[in-house]
Amino acid sequence: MTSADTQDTQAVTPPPPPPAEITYTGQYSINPLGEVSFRKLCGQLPSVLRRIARMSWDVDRRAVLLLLVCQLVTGVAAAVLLAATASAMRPVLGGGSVADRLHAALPALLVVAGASALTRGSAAVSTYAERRITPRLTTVTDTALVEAVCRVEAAAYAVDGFADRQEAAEMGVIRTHVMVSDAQRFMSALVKMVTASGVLSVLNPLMLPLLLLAVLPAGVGAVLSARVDYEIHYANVADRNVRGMMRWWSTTPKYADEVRANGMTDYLLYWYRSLSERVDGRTLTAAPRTLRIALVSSVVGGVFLVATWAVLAWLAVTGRVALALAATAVVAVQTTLAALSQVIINGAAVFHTSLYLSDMQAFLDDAEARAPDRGELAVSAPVEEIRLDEVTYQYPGKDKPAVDRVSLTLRRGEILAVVGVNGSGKSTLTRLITGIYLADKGRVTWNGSDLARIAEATVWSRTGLVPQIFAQWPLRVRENVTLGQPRTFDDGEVWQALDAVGMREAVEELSQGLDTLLAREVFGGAELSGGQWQRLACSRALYRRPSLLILDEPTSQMDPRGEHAIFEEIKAIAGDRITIVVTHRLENTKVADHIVVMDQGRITEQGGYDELVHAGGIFAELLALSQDR
Ligand SMILES: Nc1ncnc2c1ncn2[C@@H]1O[C@H](COP(=O)(O)OP(=O)(O)OP(=O)(O)O)[C@@H](O)[C@H]1O
Repeated sequence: MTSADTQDTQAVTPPPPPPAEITYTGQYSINPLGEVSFRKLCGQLPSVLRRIARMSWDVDRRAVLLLLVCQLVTGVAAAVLLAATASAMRPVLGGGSVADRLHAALPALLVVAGASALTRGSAAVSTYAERRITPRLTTVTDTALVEAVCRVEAAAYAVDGFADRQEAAEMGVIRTHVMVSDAQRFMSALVKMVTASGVLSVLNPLMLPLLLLAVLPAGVGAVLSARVDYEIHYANVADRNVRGMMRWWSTTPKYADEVRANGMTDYLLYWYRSLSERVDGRTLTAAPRTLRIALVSSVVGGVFLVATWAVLAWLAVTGRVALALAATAVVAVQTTLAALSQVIINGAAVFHTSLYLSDMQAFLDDAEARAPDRGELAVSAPVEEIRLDEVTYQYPGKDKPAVDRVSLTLRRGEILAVVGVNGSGKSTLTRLITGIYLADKGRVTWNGSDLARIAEATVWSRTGLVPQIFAQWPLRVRENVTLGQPRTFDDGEVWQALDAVGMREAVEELSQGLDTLLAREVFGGAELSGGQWQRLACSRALYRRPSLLILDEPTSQMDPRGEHAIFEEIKAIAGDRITIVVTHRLENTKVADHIVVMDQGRITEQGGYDELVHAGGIFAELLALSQDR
């Protein structure tokens, strides 16, 4: 190819498409902060603090009590400090020699030193107590989030915005790292501020309102900035969610071959960069807004602060306040000012946290509402019959059902094969039979009991499923077979399950046999081939000895030996259970007692293999196509 050819090719090649822009619709397009007033936001602080206290209380009561004692000590020490400063100032600024004046002030100065030491000591103990609470609080919230997601009805995953709200809730977990220390700093600054301002108003009632005016603009500014930050965060949630997923897909060794051999690296990096720039772009739009807020609040606050100092100077110069009191007032103003700033900074941080906590709580509540609530019935063993009566299921957002008025009876000892073109509803049907999804209309019964009324755990303890896309668990071989639910104390049954899929030799060759960690990314971990992973997925379904065994394309990656072994095993153990095989390899349906053919969610043909081969329907057509090479 000449360079001209290359240029030609480049000239006609379209540029890569940028990442899709995701826009929310419906209830999730509304920023919960959009309509909230500043006063209402400040009014939320007490309830947020109560919530943080409650969460901390559940984690470590003694540490919370310790924190409370420290707040009390901080308050008392601040009051003592100021009172002692005032009584030290009188002799220091009075008459006599320096030595005499210092001598007279010594007792008060010792109290000042003691109160300062107490303040420092209580700050150190507060930090200790906070560090006892925070890690456990983070673990508890993080685990609660993971558990909530694991426990929802699987159908929730298909609900629009579910994953994005989960992403938003993750931010709540991240904020738990700083939540207690922010709240603790806020409380201790508040206590200091109240005591110092109390002392100040005793010295001169005019000082306090002026001081408040000096700091209030900074408070308003901090809360408004937090609000802008959240607005940006809210606008970026969907993009950050997609970027997080894409990051994993681009960097996981699982897809490294596909990415490299198809020359996708540049595109993926371009994509990742574009999305990051879009997120940054939104974040940058906040910068001028927060700058304006900071400038205005600083200017207004500064003017009031100058006025405060001017009033103090005027009071001292005109003799309205004694010099010693004026000097104490300087210390009190400084203390109050520092405490007020801390109250505002940490108050804004607590408020900021509250936004993410609300997202987290809303998600946890939503997830709880989406957890199965099916009743207390248990499935009786053995499972003799599973029946589907006019079962219909439609995914959220889809305009037609994936499974449409399907009726079917499955009996113990039978093997059912389900075939049909892509998207005809086969996998959805298996989800309905196992109760992973509940039917929108019609009903699925196990031994006569409606799945909608049976406790799901009792159903799933009798189920073994090899899904089309199965997990390659980064666990040891043994756990990959038992899934952490060993049946016996020895490995006999594990080996039996591995033998059934012809995996004994491959496992024995691994450096640590059943103890080998199947995660190449981890030091000492091993990797299996695609077909070996699929054999392992089959072995774990067999290990469970389920009443209902479902194999969805179980041999798609296997060599003929593996495939033969699996189908021999299926036939051998079929007598004790109901077996369902979903497959596109129509030859494999010969093992089945009954075959159903699905098309657009409906069963369009059914019968035995020989019957369907000659029926002139979809089955015969698909079989003919599979043999036409
Ligand atoms: N999680 C989901 N959310 C929304 N729609 C889904 C979901 N899973 C499947 N569908 C839709 O439901 C229909 C049936 O899908 P299903 O996976 O049951 O088909 P299938 O017969 O198993 O297909 P295949 O042979 O390709 O595995 C399809 O239109 C598909 O797009």
